[in-house]
Amino acid sequence: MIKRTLIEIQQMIEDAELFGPGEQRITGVQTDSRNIQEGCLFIPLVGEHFNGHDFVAQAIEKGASAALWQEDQGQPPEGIPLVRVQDTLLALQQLAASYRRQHQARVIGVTGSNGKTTTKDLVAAILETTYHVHKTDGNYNNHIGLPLTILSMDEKVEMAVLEMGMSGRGEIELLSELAQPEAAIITNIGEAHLLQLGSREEIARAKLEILSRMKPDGLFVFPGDEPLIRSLFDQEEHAALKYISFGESTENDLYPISMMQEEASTLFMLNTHGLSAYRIPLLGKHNVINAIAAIAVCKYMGVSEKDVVRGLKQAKITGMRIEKLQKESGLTILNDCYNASPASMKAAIELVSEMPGYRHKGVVLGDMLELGEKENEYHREIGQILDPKKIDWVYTFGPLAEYIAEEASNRYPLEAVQCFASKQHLIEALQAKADKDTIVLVKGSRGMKLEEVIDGIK
Ligand SMILES: CC(=O)N[C@H]1[C@@H](OP(=O)(O)OP(=O)(O)OC[C@H]2O[C@@H](n3ccc(=O)[nH]c3=O)[C@H](O)[C@@H]2O)O[C@H](CO)[C@@H](O)[C@@H]1O[C@H](C)C(=O)N[C@@H](C)C(=O)N[C@H](CCC(=O)N[C@@H](CCC[C@@H](N)C(=O)O)C(=O)O)C(=O)O
Ligand SMILES: Nc1ncnc2c1ncn2[C@@H]1O[C@H](COP(=O)(O)OP(=O)(O)OP(=O)(O)O)[C@@H](O)[C@H]1O
Ligand SMILES: C[C@@H](N)C(=O)N[C@H](C)C(=O)O
Repeated sequence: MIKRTLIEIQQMIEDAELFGPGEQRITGVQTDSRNIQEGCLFIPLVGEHFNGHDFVAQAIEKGASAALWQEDQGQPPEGIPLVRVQDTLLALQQLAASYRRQHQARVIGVTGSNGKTTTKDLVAAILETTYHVHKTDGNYNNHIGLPLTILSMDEKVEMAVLEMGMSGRGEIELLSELAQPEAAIITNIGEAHLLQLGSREEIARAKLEILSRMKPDGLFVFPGDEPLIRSLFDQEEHAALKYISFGESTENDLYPISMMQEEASTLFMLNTHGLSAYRIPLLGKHNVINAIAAIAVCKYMGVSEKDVVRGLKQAKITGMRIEKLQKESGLTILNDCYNASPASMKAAIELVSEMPGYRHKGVVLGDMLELGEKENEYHREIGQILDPKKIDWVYTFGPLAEYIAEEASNRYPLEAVQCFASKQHLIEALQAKADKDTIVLVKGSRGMKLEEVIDGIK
């Protein structure tokens, strides 16, 4: 993490004024007074529910060495080493941008509608076989999370894998400006955040912003089966870039030539890497495609074939992404409830539909949020792909998911499709189905918090 004196911090932020001993040493930054590390710089942010400035004194009492203070926030507490700034969020971002430029790490940016976190974890796992790696913690991928991730990077880090999220135009450009990636991955163009972007084309344009502040002769790894990327990617503007396409079709530079689903992992081979067989501790064809993007970047970064195989095999993936759980009742749960949009919902349903070894299969599907005016249609489309020959019963949670149920009811027996508005009732219904021969997929948008249902099942 960042280690500087207070005067150095002041010099890294535009129009900042120092009040206190310039030689005061700072180790790391923190924006939450409830989680202070000794010697850190507390950065108070004005948020939706709290104003961080109300907690500056508390942060110092808990061990912070100094704090930033936003100039429009009245008088700061007396006797506290401070750097006064125009805007603390902007200051956080400027500090991160400056620290990144002073740092020798090579940066890989990962964006896309689905698979950012998973792909980030896979890239990091491969690179860790060879380099000192720093990566985004969980899903810290926005205008606050990414700068915090950069500032938590140790001086010795050689490779930084940074997840870049967005729900509006210009957001990825900002993150790319801060991160200045040498390599960039766009995982896919789905429908996530259609509400704010309005169309998949606009989503693609937003993701392509990652190229705007890249190293000019860096590497761009993109989904070759997505026509929007090929049509919107201006090769003249990025003439020095190297790029690799990946995906399922043989039109890509990299594609799988074989895939085998195992109990809790997937084995696959690639078209260009000889006889190497890769194993990922993940299920689903979509995760093989994510892994192929990760392989492309890591080979570019000089990781040997042997270490690519080893890194993938030992990857540790952030939870709630097709995470397989066993309950004491014997029930198997595919916990895919971190988030959901049509592309990820379809991928998960395809996976559980084809999963061997279970006599009974069910799905618990929650609302998919932020999809805009066609949200009902997108939920109906999910109901239309549910096949009673492959999935025995369908439970839904939330008002939008009722459209899934409505469509499924056209092909399912009456009692096989149920809508729930209460998590407790849903837990009870699932408990009644729980046995060792049953697997159930649980998936919904982050706002549905379906992990509360999973946690309620014995
Ligand atoms: C600012 C912040 O970090 N807030 C977090 C806080 O929220 P809460 O409502 O409790 O507080 P406020 O924001 O009002 O508080 C302001 C500050 O005051 C601090 N504070 C508060 C109380 C106190 O006693 N002491 C204090 O010091 C407080 O810490 C604030 O700094 O807590 C919530 C619960 O833990 C957090 O969820 C909330 O975090 C916000 C949402 C955030 O943006 N966090 C980032 C670090 C982050 O990266 N979060 C990711 C999710 C990112 C995400 O949604 N990505 C999108 C794509 C990008 C969309 C973009 N447009 C956007 O808006 O994000 C995606 O689809 O992936 C994560 O947590 O996973
Ligand atoms: N390439 C893909 N295509 C479709 N769905 C995918 C793909 N990769 C992952 N998913 C699914 O998308 C969901 C989110 O995965 P992950 O968290 O890795 O993506 P993310 O882009 O970080 O998501 P978010 O934007 O919500 O943070 C999971 O259900 C996962 O199974
Ligand atoms: C966390 C936010 N960026 C997000 O992914 N929203 C989803 C759609 C949700 O709120 O569930």
